[in-house]
Amino acid sequence: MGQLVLASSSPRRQSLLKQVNIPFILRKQDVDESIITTQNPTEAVKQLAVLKGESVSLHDNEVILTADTVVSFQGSIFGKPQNKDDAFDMLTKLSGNIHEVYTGVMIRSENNKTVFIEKTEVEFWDLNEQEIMDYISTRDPFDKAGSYGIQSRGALLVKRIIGDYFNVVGLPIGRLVRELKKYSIYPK
Ligand SMILES: Cc1cn([C@H]2C[C@H](O)[C@@H](COP(=O)(O)OP(=O)(O)OP(=O)(O)O)O2)c(=O)[nH]c1=O
Repeated sequence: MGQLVLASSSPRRQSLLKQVNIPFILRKQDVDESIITTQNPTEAVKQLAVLKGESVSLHDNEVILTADTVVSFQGSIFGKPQNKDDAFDMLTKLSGNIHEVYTGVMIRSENNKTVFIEKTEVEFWDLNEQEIMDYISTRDPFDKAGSYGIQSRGALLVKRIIGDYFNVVGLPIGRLVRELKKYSIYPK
């Protein structure tokens, strides 16, 4: 059985693997995400997952896992907000509308490579200025694509979703575990 290496600093990705009892170790990865210029969300998350995956060293018997999540709304990609104004702008645009969350995943071993994406549609309630300001003041938006966390206080913004909830949180865990079986990695 291979050793799974999660090359991610996202606490959500770590806790999703723990939730389903997949053993893993962590390795640091720090790519400059701004070098991706495509506005196509499928391409962007694939390229970023691959960039992250190829930036870490791979030792014997290891399987590297990396991922990238973005929000896509009317042809624009929303990553993490730079500041309060940026978060306010994103949340105002998402208010009352449907957007898509894309996560790209890369799995890599010495002899094999898998890249896939998963898409989830999310509809937001109509939000007034005060609600958006109150949410920003919790600081929940700042380390998250699209400026919200569906798994935390951002749950209050969400009216409906179509697709995998866990994909929005940062890893489409059901599909991922199916893919990991091809690398002889299984839940304990
Ligand atoms: C939309 C949404 C995103 N997110 C998070 C998931 C990702 O951690 C983050 C998007 O940033 P990413 O660049 O995908 O990931 P990261 O920088 O946190 O971690 P790393 O690159 O080291 O793997 O947004 C939520 O936690 N909840 C949500 O509802």
